[in-house]
Order: sequence, then C-alpha cells, then structure tokens
Amino acid sequence: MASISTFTTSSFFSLQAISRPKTRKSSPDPNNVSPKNPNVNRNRKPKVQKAKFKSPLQTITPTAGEATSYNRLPPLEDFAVPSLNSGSKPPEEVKLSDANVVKQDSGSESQRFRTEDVIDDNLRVDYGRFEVFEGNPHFEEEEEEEETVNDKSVNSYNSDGFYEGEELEEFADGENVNLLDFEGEEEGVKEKGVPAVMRCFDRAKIYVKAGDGGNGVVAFRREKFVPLGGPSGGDGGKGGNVYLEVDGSINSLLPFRNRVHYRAGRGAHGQGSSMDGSKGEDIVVKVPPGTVVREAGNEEVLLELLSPGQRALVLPGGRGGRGNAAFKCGSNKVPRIAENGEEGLEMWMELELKLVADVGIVGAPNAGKSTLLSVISAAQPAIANYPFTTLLPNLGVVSFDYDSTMVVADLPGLLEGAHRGFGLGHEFLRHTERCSALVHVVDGSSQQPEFEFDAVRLELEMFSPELAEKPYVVAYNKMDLPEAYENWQLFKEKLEARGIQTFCMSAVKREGTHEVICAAHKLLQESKEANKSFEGWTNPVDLNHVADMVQRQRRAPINDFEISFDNVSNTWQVVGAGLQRFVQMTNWRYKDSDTRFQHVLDACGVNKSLLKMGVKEGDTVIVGEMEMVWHDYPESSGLSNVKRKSFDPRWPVWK
Ligand SMILES: Nc1nc2c(ncn2[C@@H]2O[C@H](COP(=O)(O)OP(=O)(O)OP(=O)(O)O)[C@@H](O)[C@H]2O)c(=O)[nH]1
Ligand SMILES: [Mg+2]
Repeated sequence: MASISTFTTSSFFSLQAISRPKTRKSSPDPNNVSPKNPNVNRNRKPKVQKAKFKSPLQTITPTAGEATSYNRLPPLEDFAVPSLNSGSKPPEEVKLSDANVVKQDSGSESQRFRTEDVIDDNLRVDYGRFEVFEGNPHFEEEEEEEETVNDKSVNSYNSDGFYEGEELEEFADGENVNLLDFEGEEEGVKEKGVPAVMRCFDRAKIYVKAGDGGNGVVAFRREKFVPLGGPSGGDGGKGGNVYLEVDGSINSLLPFRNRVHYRAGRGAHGQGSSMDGSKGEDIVVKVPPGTVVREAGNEEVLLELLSPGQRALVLPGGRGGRGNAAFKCGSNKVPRIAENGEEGLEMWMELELKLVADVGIVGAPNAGKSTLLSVISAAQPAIANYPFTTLLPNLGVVSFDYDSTMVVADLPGLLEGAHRGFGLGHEFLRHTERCSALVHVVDGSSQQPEFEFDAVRLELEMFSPELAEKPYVVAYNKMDLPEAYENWQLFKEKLEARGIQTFCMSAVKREGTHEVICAAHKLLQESKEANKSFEGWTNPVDLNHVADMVQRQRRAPINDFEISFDNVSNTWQVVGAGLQRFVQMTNWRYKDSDTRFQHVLDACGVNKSLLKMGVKEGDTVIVGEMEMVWHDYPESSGLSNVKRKSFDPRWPVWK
C-alpha cells in the first residue's frame, strides 16, 4: 500500500457548498439589486438575530379573507309561515323585484368579486365562457429566489419578531400566486381553470423551513490566576420549530397568496466562557379550521387540522453544534474542534381547505341555493338572477330551539362536466366531502327539473362515489312561479317512485323551507347516531407525528449507508442520512474535525466496505456532500485512507 497525497484537480463540490450547501443564490447583477424592486439591495447586510430577548414564539397572524360568513341565529318566527308541503293552495305569482330577499352586502368579498365581474360583461350573460377560459394547467414550481447571505443572516426578523417584508416584496405583485390548478381526470380532457378573481382560496402551496442550529465555538478560558483554564467554547442554540395552528378567525387560505415562505429563526452561535447560544424563534403558521396538509407532490395526507386551537409541530429545528468544551475528554484535554449547527429541514406543503359544515346545499346555477341559506340562517350571501352569483362557498348557522345548531354551506352552482373542471363546481365539490347530508335545490321553473337534478347527481357521483352516497333531500324550489307549480306533481311522483324524499318550497317567500331544513337536520342526527359507535374507538390524534417521522429519518444511525460505484468516473458514492448529517455538521476550520471525520469513517465501516468492494488508489469517494480521494496505506501505519479535496483557503486540508 502507498502514501498520502493531496488531490489537486477541481472538485465537484466547493467546500462552501459543503458547509452550507443550501445558502442563498446570489443575483447575477454585480450590484445585486432586485430586478423587481430596484431599491432592494439583495446584498444588504443582514440583521443579526436578537433572539435572546424575544419571546420564543413568532406568531404569524395573516389577515383573514371573507370567503364565508358565520352568522347569528335566525328568529324562530321565520318558520311560522304555513307549509307548502301540507297545503294545496295554488300560489300567486310574485314579481322578483318584490321579493323579500336579502340584498348582498356592499362590503363583502362576494360584492368585490361581483364588481370585478361587471368589468367583463360577457361573464354575466354567458357562463359557457367559463369552459373556454383556460388556466395555466401546469403549476409552475417556484424557484426559490434567494440571496447570498452568510450563516448569521438567515434570520431576517425585525425586533418585534416578525419577518421583514422580503417575501411580500416578491409576491405582492400577484405573479407568484401560489394556487394550485386542478387536474383533469381523463386523459385528453384539457384541464380547465377559472379566472383568478373567481377562485376560492382553498388551496395553497407554502414553503416552510425549520431554523438551523447555531454553531458551536472553540474557546479557551484565559483568566488571571487560572492557568490552563481549559476549553470553554459554548454550544450553538437549537433552531426554531415550525408549527401549524388552527385559527378559528381565518376562513380561507387567502393569506397565503401574499406570503409563501415561512422560515423559523436559527439558533444563536455558542460563545466563549461556556456560553450556549439561545434557541431560534419558532414560527407559527395560522391556518383555518378544516385544513388538510400534504407534502407537495405527495398524495398522502400528513395532517388534518379541524378544531380551533389545535397545534401541530411540523418541522423541528436543527440541533445546535457542540462547542469545544463538549469534546474535552481524558485523551484530549485541549480539543480544537467544534460542530456546525444542524441544518433545519425544509418542505413545500400543499394546504387544502375543506369546509367543516354539517349540511351542503348543492344544485344547478340559479336554482335558489343562496336564497335558501339566507332564509334559514342569518347569512347574507349574494343573490341575483343569473348563474354563478355565488363564487365562493357561504356558511350559515341554523338553530333549532336554541339548543341544537347545524352549519349549512351554500356552494356555487354545478354544471354538467363540473367533475372535470367545467364551471366552478369542481373547485368546491371537495367542500361537500365533510358534510353529513346534502340538500339538492332544483329550480322548478326550469324546462326539465328532473334532468337538472339527475345531471347534478351524476356530477357528484363522477367526482366522488362517497359523496354520492351521502344522505340527501330534494328541495323543489320556486313554487310561487306557475310553471314550477304545474310541474311539481309530476316531478314528485317520478322521484318518489325512485325512493327519493322530495319537498317543495318557495325560498323567496320563505314557504316550505322549514320542512326542508328539518328533514336535513333529521338526516344529520341519524348520521351522527350511526357514527357514534365509531367515535369511541378513535384514538386521540397525535398532531406531532410529522415531526416525529422527520426526526426518525434524521436520526438514522451513522453506520446505515449504501455504496454505489460509477466505473466511468471511478467514483464511489457513500449515501446515508446519518453520514450526510455528520458531514454537514463537521466544521472543517478545525484540524481536529478532520481527524475525527477520518476516525468516524473507519469506525462506522465505510473504509472496510470500500476495500471489500475493490476501491483502488486515486478513486474518488463521495460521502454525503464531501468529495475525497482514496489512498492505499498499510493498516498498521495509522494513516487514513481517504483525504479530502480542498481548494478553498478557509477550509485547508490538514496534513
Ligand atoms: N320566484 C322565485 N325566485 C326565486 C326563488 N328562490 C330564488 N329565486 C331567485 O332565483 C335567482 C337565483 O337565486 P340564487 O339564490 O342566487 O340562486 P343560486 O342557486 O344561489 O345561484 P348561483 O349562486 O348562481 O348558483 C334570484 O333572482 C332569486 O331571487 C323562489 O322561491 N321563487
Ligand atoms: Mg348562490
């Protein structure tokens, strides 16, 4: 076997990248001025975190959208009108202008959307246009635009503990709005989108990153009358955690349109005099109740956050690196070694909001769904005589005898093809998945009410068979109009022949609505009774299981690795989560780090395995992100077989 030599060709990985491989990219502009905002100097000196004196929790409270409305209880006398279902008196025709329906709230979200509708007059008259509009079907993965910063600068939080406006500057222009486009189910069917103004902000993609651990430090105690004071380098602080918390005052994912990146603070570095760094600031991302969380590109659901106050630890912060005081031992009383802090994990997450309503009102556009909601609850949804008045789901609370309530959701109208993305329905059908019962509102004055009902049923079945299995009642609406009144008997007979419970009503005159809603309430009670037996068996949900899983992966044993060989470039690749973490935490500034690294490679069996597989003098060995050269030495020489490559004066190869 031969002797050590230092490899002097260019390496694949620069050592800077090795020590912090995910540092921010520098702008191509020499002055590093942001192209979006010329006043923003991308190389500005970052602020040093003052985490020591701040609360450990950094709370983000995004401004809530107004997509849905929660309301007071309606007066009981609303239901005191004589029932249409019991009486047989033919109704008088009413003018729509006389109708006592709730006008839309001028300041509501719906109103704002309507105002924007008016700009495009065609939308109002021809809803077929929705099918023509084509959204960008491919979600453009945002390349994270990052700036070159040094280790300390990862924290960009101001003294109040809030993140400074960098992200907002980048995303406020709306170009990077991170809403997901839905996918067509069948091959060959083009994915359809709806104009951005009409989208319900019930899907978002966010980036979260736990804080990096602070670095440990090498220091020695120097004090008068204390000769040989010994090592006194403190450990780095732990990085901040990332939490998701349910906030009952938020009702949409709209806030994530303005801010996409959420980073916890990094731990402070250790200092001399055995002073450990402080912990990085945690970050709490607030989400509305009913949020489902997935890892981007993965169908598996990580979390379901349902009730206000629930908090889930998603990414734990990185461990702080140890200072040299921690390495003191009998054989080495003057250790010149300290670790880098462990990098905080990062993740792109997909958030999806599913309303938590008991009953969902579904039906074709313009059937009178919103009118029904406005009558049975104190909700004030937009109502107008054209399709797609409702662009976002509305919630209302219906009270029964002041001791039992149920939440009812009015959803945008469903068109034929909604399950493939036509119209607006597909965007919202998922909201009905959590409902226990459905109310189908059918426009009795339409030409073929039965076909209209069948078309909506078909859409539900195509979207999800489970949805179609939910119990439902049919509410035949607009009985005050003569054409609806005439068709009612026929419609009723046909549906009852199919075993479907059918009611008639005039939502605008508030007649028959009480019966409909009582029937829906009965279905809800029955479904609750049926589910009661299962509830007892469900274990309390562990909301920290994502963090536990992440920690388990991270704490993989160091001797758990795989070796592969590329015979074109004579390169051996040693891959293992434990080894990778070890390489990342090794601080190559210190000579003892090199020795320890070589020792660990020996101890965990990497060298032995390489020899067994036939490694030869001069072969390249890549461990984690570190590139080295193999040298043959006799085992008795005490010399290490692998030598690091380095061309960076800050990270010398120790001889
Ligand atoms: N005559 C009559 N008109 C009604 C009745 N119910 C609703 N309407 C009218 O039908 C039109 C549509 O009502 P909406 O409640 O907005 O219908 P929708 O199903 O919510 O419609 P989208 O939100 O567009 O899907 C409005 O002009 C209502 O005044 C009714 O019982 N009788
Ligand atoms: Mg509506």
